[in-house]
Amino acid sequence: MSTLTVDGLTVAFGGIKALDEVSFHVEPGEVFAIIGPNGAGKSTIFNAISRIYTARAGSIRFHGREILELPPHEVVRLGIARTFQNIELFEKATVLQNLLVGRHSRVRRSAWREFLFLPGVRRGERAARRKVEEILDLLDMQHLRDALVCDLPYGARKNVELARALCAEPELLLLDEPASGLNPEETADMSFWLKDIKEELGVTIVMVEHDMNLVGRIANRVMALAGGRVLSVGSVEEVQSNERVQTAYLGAAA
Ligand SMILES: Nc1ncnc2c1ncn2[C@@H]1O[C@H](COP(=O)(O)OP(=O)(O)OP(=O)(O)O)[C@@H](O)[C@H]1O
Repeated sequence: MSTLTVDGLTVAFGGIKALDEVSFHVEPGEVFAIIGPNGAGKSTIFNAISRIYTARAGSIRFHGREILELPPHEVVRLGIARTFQNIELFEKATVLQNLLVGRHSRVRRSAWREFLFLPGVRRGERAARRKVEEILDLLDMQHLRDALVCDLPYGARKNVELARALCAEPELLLLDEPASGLNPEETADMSFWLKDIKEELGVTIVMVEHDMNLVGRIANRVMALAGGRVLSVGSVEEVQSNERVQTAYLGAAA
């Protein structure tokens, strides 16, 4: 069964359709990239999956389960985590504190159990710490653990956001422009982290990305969108050589 199945997804703002009957599927363990000119509807797909935007029609199934019926926090608990185009972190908190928040977003909590600090709560705290340490090691971030996020350069903050999403132990990770604002060296590092996340943690990745270098390095399949519609789905080469895709990009550049 596919990890994610999007079928006939339509999202509209007033009379304007940001997504118009978009359908695609993402298979377990793949990196699926979504590309397209500005305003194509890429982030709207993520916002519909995260239940920030309401779909006018269609369905989004995660392992066959309809998620359009769920509130946003339930989507995270199912195992879907995301990063944002504009980094969203607690700026005045340390890296470690931000990662622990990411971890807690996944866990179902009971105020009474926590107040009484029952054994299950203690076990949960230990597991949270272990997971956070594992992610700090994986992304080579141990030296940043006590740094305040507001003191970090942009590239490091992007890594913290990625790490925070991973602390929720997602099965599916939605990355909104992981390479935007990064220099070529940082982009190369990002492609290595993403490969590790896929191969070592077995996380399935859907990423919106403009940097075709990064897409070419790590994506198994690519979907091109324009004007809220799917133009092409296939390998990087297939999509790049598709005439409709080329016309859409030329039109956007004109
Ligand atoms: N909250 C909103 N209210 C009104 N219109 C919106 C809203 N969010 C998105 N849109 C519109 O939906 C369309 C798709 O926007 P979206 O942000 O998904 O595009 P995108 O492909 O992610 O673009 P970019 O590459 O510039 O981030 C655009 O026309 C945008 O103006």
